[in-house]
This record gives sequence, C-alpha cells and structure tokens, in this order.
Amino acid sequence: MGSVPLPSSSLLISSSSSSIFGRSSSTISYPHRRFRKVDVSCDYSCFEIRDVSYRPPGTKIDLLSQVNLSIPEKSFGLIFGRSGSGKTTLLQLIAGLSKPTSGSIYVQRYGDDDQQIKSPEPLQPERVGIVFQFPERYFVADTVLDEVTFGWPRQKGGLQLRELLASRLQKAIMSVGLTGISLDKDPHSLSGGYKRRLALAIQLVQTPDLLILDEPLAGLDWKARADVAKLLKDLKKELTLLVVSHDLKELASLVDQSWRMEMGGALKKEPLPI
Ligand SMILES: Nc1ncnc2c1ncn2[C@@H]1O[C@H](COP(=O)(O)OP(=O)(O)OP(=O)(O)O)[C@@H](O)[C@H]1O
Repeated sequence: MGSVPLPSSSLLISSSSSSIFGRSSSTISYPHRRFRKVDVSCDYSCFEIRDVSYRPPGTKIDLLSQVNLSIPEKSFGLIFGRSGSGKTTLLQLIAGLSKPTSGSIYVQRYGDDDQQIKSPEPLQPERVGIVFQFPERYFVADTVLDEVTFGWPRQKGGLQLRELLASRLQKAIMSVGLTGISLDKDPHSLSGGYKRRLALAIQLVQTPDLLILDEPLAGLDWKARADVAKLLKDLKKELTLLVVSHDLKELASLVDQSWRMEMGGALKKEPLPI
C-alpha cells in the first residue's frame, strides 16, 4: 500500500458538497438528443470507435468485425446482445487492455456546428476506467481505504500531491455514497451494493473521462440494483458511461444511445428491445 500520508477518515468525509467532482454543468443540444456537458462553450467531444476488428493472437477467428460507435461526452451508452457475442472483448479494447487488429479508437472534438475541430486524438488508456463484471472478486486489500488507494505512489510526495490524492479520494467516496461506511472496514464484509459502490470509487479516484462497466447490476438484489442504477444516473452528469448489460429495463431511463452486438462481433445501433 502506498505510504502517502492521508487525512483521517473523519476529515475525508466531512464535506457537505453534493456535486461529484465539484464541476458545474449546463445542458445543451447535441445532434442526437440533449446531453449535459461541462463547458459553457458549445464545443463537445465524442469517444469514437472506427472500423475496429479484433482477432486474438494465434487464432483464426475475428471476435469483432468492423465495429463503429460514437458516444458524446456526458452521455450514457448501452451495449446489449447475446452471451458470447463479443461485448466484453470490445470493452477491453476501449480500455486499452488489448489492441485492435485494425481500426482506431480516439477522441474527436466537434464545434457547435457539429463539424470536426482539431485532429482526432488517440484515447489514452489512463483516461478510461473499467469496472469488470463482479468487481468484488478482485478486491485485494483489508480495508476500504487501502482498496481505494491501492497502487497509489509509494514515495512520500510533496504536500501538493498528498492534497490532490486526498481530495480525489474524498470526492470519489462521496460520489458513490460510501460516506456512511468506515474506511477501516473490510471490503469483503460490505453488502453487495456497497461492494459495487467501492468498485466504482476505485475507478473514480483516477478521474477518468470515460467509465465503462460490464454488467454493473449482475448478482445484486433488487434494492442494490436500484441503488446502483441511481448512482449511475448521478455519475452520468459528470462523465461518459458505456455499459454492457442484460438488465435493459432497469437501465432504460438512463440510456441515450444503445447498440446490439450480434454473434460474430458486429455492432448495430438499435433501440432497446423493451
Ligand atoms: N482470447 C480469446 N481467444 C479466443 N476466443 C476468445 C478469447 N477471448 C474471448 N473469446 C471468445 O470470444 C467470444 C466473445 O466473448 P466475450 O466475453 O467478449 O462475449 P460477451 O458478449 O461479453 O459474453 P457475455 O455476455 O457472456 O459476457 C466468446 O465466444 C469467447 O469465448
């Protein structure tokens, strides 16, 4: 565990601010529908996937075939489809965990006339957070605090770094509603819903621009499912969410765009079949 000294748990959760990362936001019109964005100008960015195919090394079968997808910042995209169609494989490519065999994944900035401005920039993996299916299975630490700060710098760092990390920790914990939980608690002793909140906090502390989630409601009881869905609704105000899920009804009210992944790894833009 990193040795960067942090404020005590009670100090970390003392703020009463309700915004997730302290950013203000305004609502503007986008080509597809209304989304929230941060800037007062009308420029906006899209995360774009162009003609991405993927064949695992040493195999002869393409798991993804010419996938295209564009998702504007501060919106919620949902990918659904049959088991084994390639949804998780696509998320792993977007998160930079594997590289496409062909095609590109980038961020494109658009002006208020929806024309491209600036050259596209490759999507940096460090700007993407990924929450795997059943993330609690990968918890490694003995306390909530150690779990969230796992991997933080081990060197002492200056006051500025310590303040930045403490502030990010406080915001992440607040944004997922973990403020009522002792940071000394064993992560494995949390309820199913709180484990998912912790998994989200672990990613949010890295302040990603794009958060991708694989089956965020899987295995939860009805109350925890409703809580996590509400949490995702709040997160959508602050960052872009791309979700793979079979739980279409529970997430439908959040969804701005949806795609069906067909067997063979072809992605089609399609309304939710509910
Ligand atoms: N490295 C690999 N080599 C060969 N085949 C693979 C590899 N990784 C995944 N697959 C296969 O690719 C297909 C797509 O897997 P993937 O996990 O992306 O599907 P999915 O749509 O997310 O399924 P589920 O909804 O069950 O999670 C599956 O048939 C899987 O067995």
